[in-house]
Amino acid sequence: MALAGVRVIELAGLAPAPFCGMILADFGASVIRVDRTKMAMNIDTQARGKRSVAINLKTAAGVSLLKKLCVQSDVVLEPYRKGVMEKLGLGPQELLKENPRLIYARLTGYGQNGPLALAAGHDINYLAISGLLSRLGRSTEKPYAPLNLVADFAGGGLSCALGIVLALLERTKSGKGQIVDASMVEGAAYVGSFVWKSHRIGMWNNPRGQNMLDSGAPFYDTYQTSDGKYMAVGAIESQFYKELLKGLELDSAELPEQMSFNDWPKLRHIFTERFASKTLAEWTRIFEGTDACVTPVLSFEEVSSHPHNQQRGSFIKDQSGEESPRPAPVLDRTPAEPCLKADPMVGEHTVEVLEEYGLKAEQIEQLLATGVVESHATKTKL
Ligand SMILES: CCCCCCCCCCCC[C@H](C)C(=O)SCCNC(=O)CCNC(=O)[C@H](O)C(C)(C)COP(=O)(O)OP(=O)(O)OC[C@H]1O[C@@H](n2cnc3c(N)ncnc32)[C@H](O)[C@@H]1OP(=O)(O)O
Repeated sequence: MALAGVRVIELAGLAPAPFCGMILADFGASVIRVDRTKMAMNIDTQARGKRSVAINLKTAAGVSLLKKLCVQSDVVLEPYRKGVMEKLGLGPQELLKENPRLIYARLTGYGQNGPLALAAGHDINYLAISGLLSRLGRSTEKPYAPLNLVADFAGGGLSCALGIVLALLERTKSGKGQIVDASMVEGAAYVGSFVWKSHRIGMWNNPRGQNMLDSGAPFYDTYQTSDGKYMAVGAIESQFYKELLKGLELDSAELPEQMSFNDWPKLRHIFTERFASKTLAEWTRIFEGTDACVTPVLSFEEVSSHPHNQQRGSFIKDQSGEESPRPAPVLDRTPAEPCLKADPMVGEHTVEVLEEYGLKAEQIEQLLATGVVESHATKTKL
């Protein structure tokens, strides 16, 4: 796999950093998640392919152990509020001094400087400060955050993974590591570059929810079917729009022009009535094989059995039967090979990892006995 041989220490976080670590693990990196000790439960749902060590960082021995793991690795991924790692004596200056090849990735909401750097926050706050939230939502409704996908995952976990991979690539030339300052505000804003840079072609001249791609246009929206399901319509270009009208059995001569903004409410009303006259299965059959850009809105339960997804194997099942998306994109020679085993329990690999990082059996026993680390072998899971 592309990242085989890359050693990553991921400090356990909430959602974006675990996703970043999972991407690295899916593509072959050895990812070790550092958990807290005495955890009642593990809420990391993005743990595929990782191993877990449990270390108490409120002890000097725990901190020096983590330091040992970090400086022997290629990447450290930390999701804490600015200053937390420095307080522990594990800031980038300290670690890079000991391992100048280290890539030190810091995934935060607001980045490492600026007046908000110390503030708590979540996806919706980062999205708000990026400007993007102001553009999301239907006309006359308040701004709407599309799950926590944009800041946490696209602008956060995924961008941070890109930063790490870029730093790894650069290291092959310079031999040097570097700090990756991944701010979810900036990551989200960057993902929104199209919105910024297409202002000048007039794509966003109208208020929220009244533009072509923000549910303003009747030819780029969802419509309810007679059985209460939904079809997605994305017929932007005139040749595809013609196909849409054909499928709906509408005569363009009797309709307003596609791009007549003032007529969009009227057109939407006509499309709404049409879509409400047939079931999802009927519309799917009508539009299948056409270029109308009309597709059924599938539920999570339906996606893996859709013939297209099925043929490409776009969704995978792990050994416990849990279904999830296959890692993307697909690399031709060195594709990701996602682990199908159950997610690691907190501390499941403590002993194995410490041995791998060169600790002797007596040292490990001492750390276990003093509660600096915890080990929960797989058999205790049963
Ligand atoms: C039934 C409901 C259950 C609920 C389950 C929840 C399910 C998950 C839901 C996911 C929701 C995702 C949401 C929408 C998100 O947006 S997640 C994104 C959150 N933001 C970030 O990640 C940005 C960067 N991080 C931060 O800003 C902050 O970490 C935070 C998220 C605001 C949390 O702040 P806070 O809890 O005060 O923690 P921090 O200041 O980071 O300090 C962490 C402290 O923990 C300590 N720590 C760490 N590891 C260990 C360890 N192994 N052992 C002992 N201690 C440990 C650190 O030393 C630090 O301690 P201290 O410096 O505070 O004394």
